[in-house]
Amino acid sequence: LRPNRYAKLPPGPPGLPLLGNIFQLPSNFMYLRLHEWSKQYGPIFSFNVGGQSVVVLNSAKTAGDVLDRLSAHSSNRPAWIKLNQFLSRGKNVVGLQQGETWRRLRKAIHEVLNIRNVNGFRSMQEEEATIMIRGLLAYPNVKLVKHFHRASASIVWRALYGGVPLDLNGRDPTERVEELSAYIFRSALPGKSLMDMFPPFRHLYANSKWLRRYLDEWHLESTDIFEGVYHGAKDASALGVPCVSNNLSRLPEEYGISETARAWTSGVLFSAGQDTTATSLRFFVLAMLLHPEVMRQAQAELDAVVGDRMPTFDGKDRLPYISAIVKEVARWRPAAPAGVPHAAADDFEYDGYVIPRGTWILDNIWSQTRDPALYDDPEEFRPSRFLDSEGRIKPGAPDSHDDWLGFGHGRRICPGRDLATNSLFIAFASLLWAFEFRSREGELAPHDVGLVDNFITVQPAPFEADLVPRFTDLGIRLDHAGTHSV
Ligand code: HEM
Repeated sequence: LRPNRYAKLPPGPPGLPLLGNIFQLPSNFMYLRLHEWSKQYGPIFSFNVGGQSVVVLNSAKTAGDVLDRLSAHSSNRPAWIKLNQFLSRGKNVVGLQQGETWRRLRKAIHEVLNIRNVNGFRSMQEEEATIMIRGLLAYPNVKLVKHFHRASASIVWRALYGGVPLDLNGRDPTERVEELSAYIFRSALPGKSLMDMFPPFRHLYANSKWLRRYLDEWHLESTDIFEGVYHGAKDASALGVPCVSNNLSRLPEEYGISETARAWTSGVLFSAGQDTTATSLRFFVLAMLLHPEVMRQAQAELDAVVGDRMPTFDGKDRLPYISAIVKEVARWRPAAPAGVPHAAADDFEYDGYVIPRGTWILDNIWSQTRDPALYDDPEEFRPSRFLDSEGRIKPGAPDSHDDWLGFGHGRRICPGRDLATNSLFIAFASLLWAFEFRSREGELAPHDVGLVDNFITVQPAPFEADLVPRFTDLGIRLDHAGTHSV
């Protein structure tokens, strides 16, 4: 980044010459330090990592101003040399710089995952919820995280590639993709990649096969997996809608987007979509263990609306409390608490500041979802905050994105958000309908469950709970919901 003598960045924590605030950034859970700083420096501040300026947006209002209303200036991604040049070699839609290729890929993704079209995936999501409940019933000794992993991976997988449900006990083709994506997530955060901070390292890596052997292997293995599944994608027309891979394959040749880049796009969508959805499922169970009164109220709503039949999307409008739980899980424990970094596309002004091109812009979702202007007692898990006096979902406050701040902002806003919120709605409704959640004897108390930092996502460490069937004939009732195997 060239020094910009006109830059006038918002004030923030003082740092060292040249190195800036690098030693003040913890190696894990960066969002907690950002939150502390936001209390001291207010709704917008900046810090510096080895010469790289980073602006942080801590309130729904500043995020709305900068990332939504000034989105033409704030929707780029950081240069991310390690991620873009060495690991993905320019084929990662999350890391692509704003430009024609990124726009075309986003459009092709949006055509499949837009709010109207994702309704075509609803019957598949209902089927996946039934498979999850059946699996929990049949295999109580398989870890909860594995059941959640299967369900979220299978939904995203089928929306991207078509095909049949993933098997709980079979070979899991998604596990390796996740291991590979954990590595790339790390390099997307400030201060985590040496070659991004110190240019001489780039030249060293570029010129030494030996130094970059892991990065090269990472790229080749990812490409191999992504191409394999992309070319094997089944037409999801059985679901009534094409899957994302089919739509990508229809992009006109003259766009110059190679087959490998198309395969990479689906692969990257998988890694962006699976982990986030599974994380929200884990936080949901924790919330239910911590707040049995919420679980009981939700079950009373389900009993009144769907009774002894498995919930479906048809009842969604009559299940506002379940919808409020989905919103509250996404607010209380956002799966990606510091968002995904944006970057300034050019020099621009905001509120008397001048933010130069290339500045990283962090969408501090954690602080925004604790913004007292929007949410009183923000640490409390209270789904009723989203309901009016008649028990209906209230319109969201200004700049709250209808109370979905967890999906980011502006032109980079999560393209999978409607698929994800539908997955969470039907999964939460089905789990609450089928089971009473109880802390397991000898397990950690729910408030003692630790956190795991996956660098973009932060999730609860694996924990166990007893899921006690609410109906003695649950298995038979599931049969009425369809004939699904685990
Ligand atoms: C609970 C589930 C999910 C959460 C909390 C979540 C959250 C986010 C967030 C915070 C961002 C960054 C937005 C920004 O830069 O402003 C993002 C981006 C993205 N998400 Fe999601 N996401 C979820 C599910 C999904 C799913 C299911 C998919 C795909 C099937 C997906 C695909 C993507 C992609 C491709 C991007 C990058 C967009 C771009 O750079 O243009 N996400 N997501």
